[in-house]
Amino acid sequence: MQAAKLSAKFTRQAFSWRHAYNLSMKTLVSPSAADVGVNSITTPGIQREFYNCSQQDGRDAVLSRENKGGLSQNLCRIPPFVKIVEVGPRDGLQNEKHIVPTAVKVDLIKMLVFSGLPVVEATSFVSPKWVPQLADAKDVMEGIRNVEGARFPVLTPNLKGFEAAVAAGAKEVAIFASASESFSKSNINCSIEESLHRYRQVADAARKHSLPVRGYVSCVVGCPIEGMVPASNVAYVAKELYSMGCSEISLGDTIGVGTPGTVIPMLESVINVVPIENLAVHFHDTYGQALSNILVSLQMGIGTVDSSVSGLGGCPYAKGASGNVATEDVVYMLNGIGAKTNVDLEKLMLAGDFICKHLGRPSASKVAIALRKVTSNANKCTATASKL
Ligand SMILES: CC(C)(COP(=O)([O-])OP(=O)([O-])OC[C@H]1O[C@@H](n2cnc3c(N)ncnc32)[C@H](O)[C@@H]1OP(=O)([O-])[O-])[C@@H](O)C(=O)NCCC(=O)NCCSC(=O)C[C@@](C)(O)CC(=O)[O-]
Repeated sequence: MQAAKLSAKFTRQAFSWRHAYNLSMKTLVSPSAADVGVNSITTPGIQREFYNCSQQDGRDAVLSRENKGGLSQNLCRIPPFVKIVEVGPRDGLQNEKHIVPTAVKVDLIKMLVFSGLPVVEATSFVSPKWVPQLADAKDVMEGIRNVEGARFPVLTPNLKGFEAAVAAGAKEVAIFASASESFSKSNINCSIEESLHRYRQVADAARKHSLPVRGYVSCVVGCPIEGMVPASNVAYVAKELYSMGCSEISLGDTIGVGTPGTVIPMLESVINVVPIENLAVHFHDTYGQALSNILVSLQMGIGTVDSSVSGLGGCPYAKGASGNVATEDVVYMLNGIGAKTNVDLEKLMLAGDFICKHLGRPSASKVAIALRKVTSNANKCTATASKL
């Protein structure tokens, strides 16, 4: 009798955990948005319906019918599909002290692709003396040669790197300039103008091979050496990269010091010289500002966001800078505001678990930590209940 009462109590408790779990996982994706591929874990949020609203730049956007005039106005410019560029295997790992085996990098990339990420920056063809962690770039490319379903850009700092990347099978490259003179010197050992000269050569070579080129501008709001970086410097470098043929320009807050107060004027300045559809944002989360900065960028109409699984990362030439914003956190927020990504959060979290286990440290993703707690509590209750 006593046992039966206890069993009923635990079953009720397990039910309420599961209930809480289900509630917290409740999807907000409306039937009209279901064709994006339903995520097995989604973000709690308001039920919304999607339709286009006309915008100055003519792009589609989402609008919440029932919240028209309120919340909807704030979401109106957010593109209905946000492309996530996963930079974990490159930006995330480049600063790791202990060399991560090539096989682990390759498995990580495969798991990231499996989660639905459309672009995974795979590695860098830089000097192994400068970045020893990525000295196995050629082997990583070999390991993912037959992987389909995503694009795999690689960083190339000069023609030597470009040629090595092409020989290794790269179909897309990225060049990386800086808006800060001092950072340019410490990161790639040359001035901004010298770097632009080198990158023009890379862009010309890429054009001959019909390969798309992504351009990075780092230190877009602050530099670890110079402090504040003027928005006009960022606009200048972004425009140069765009005019040499970069199809996408990613604006990097390398040390994660930006807030919407500095990011908005910087973006306004760049949008004046580069079309918004060619821009991406790349925020490190050193001061916990990345998600707010991403949200304001989306509200301005930017549709491409860089992030790193489990918030891995940091630049070897920007001491103290922490990792990129965690991809899990970005996906959770985008699910919450009804923007499509095609990324399955649960599969993404498995990739995060995999690399964190290998690195021997916990995830820096708040979402991954929270969701793992919820599932482990639910599992504990279910296990206890089933024993009774
Ligand atoms: C640019 C260089 C190469 C100049 O480095 P350097 O020493 O000035 O170059 P060098 O031309 O004098 O060559 C020196 C040696 O490097 C070799 N070398 C030269 N080029 C290559 C190459 N491509 N691949 C392999 N080896 C290369 C070259 O062959 C030579 O070898 P040695 O004769 O001494 O044996 C170097 O400074 C470098 O590799 N820097 C890369 C640093 C890096 O990867 N930093 C992290 C990138 S993250 C970032 O920039 C920010 C971003 C993108 O994530 C966005 C954000 O967060 O904001």
